[in-house]
Amino acid sequence: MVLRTHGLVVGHDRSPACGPVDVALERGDVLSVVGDNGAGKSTLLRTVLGLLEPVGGRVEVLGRAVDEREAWFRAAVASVLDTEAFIPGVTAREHLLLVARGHATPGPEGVVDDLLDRFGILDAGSRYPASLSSGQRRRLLLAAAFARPRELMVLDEPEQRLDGDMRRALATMIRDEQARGTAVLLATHDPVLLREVGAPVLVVGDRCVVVHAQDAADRLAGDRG
Ligand SMILES: Nc1ncnc2c1ncn2[C@@H]1O[C@H](COP(=O)(O)OP(=O)(O)OP(=O)(O)O)[C@@H](O)[C@H]1O
Repeated sequence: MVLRTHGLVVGHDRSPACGPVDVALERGDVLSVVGDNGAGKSTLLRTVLGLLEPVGGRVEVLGRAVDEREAWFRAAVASVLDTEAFIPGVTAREHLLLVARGHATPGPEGVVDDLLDRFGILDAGSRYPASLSSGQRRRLLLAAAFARPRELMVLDEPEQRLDGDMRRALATMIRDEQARGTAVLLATHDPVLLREVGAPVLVVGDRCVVVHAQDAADRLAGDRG
């Protein structure tokens, strides 16, 4: 089992935002997470990543208690949250190479060039992140998560600032992750991403329930329209 939560209640300052949630992801399982603004999606993902203490219950990754300071956890878990952290004075390509080499990714040069291409930022490779558009920086941040080994991928609203084509390409990449055996936890507001990923959807709110991707996508599309 890659990710398991047991009666997990998440929140801030011991005040619950959502839960209890019981999640069980095996290799190749994807679970999308939706909910209104403030429902607790990011709080849930941050708790799974060990960045927040659970208010109740517990989280296990690969059968062990989560500790984001430990090497095994860092080696197994790739995440993209809403924070950007780029090393100053390092180009986009160098940033990806540092990530790949830091995680001992085999053939780092080829992996990085392929990722720059797949994320449509080949031309941006020689530029500094600060000089890129916000969407290009988002693509770079996502590419970094794919530049390293991973057994669990945690993505918090990865669609932010991406155009339609890139969102669809990202859905394909998530399905490819599934095929290669990565477990993926994906919080999103995007009905297209939900539909194209096609995974079960955990709706967080007063009560947490799992629904079909199509139903969740229809509901999100309805909210927008
Ligand atoms: N740093 C924080 N300190 C205290 N409370 C917080 C903090 N961050 C978020 N919250 C609260 O926790 C609850 C859940 O917030 P969270 O960010 O997890 O929601 P979300 O579902 O990700 O929302 P959104 O769709 O807007 O991104 C909200 O009531 C929010 O106000």
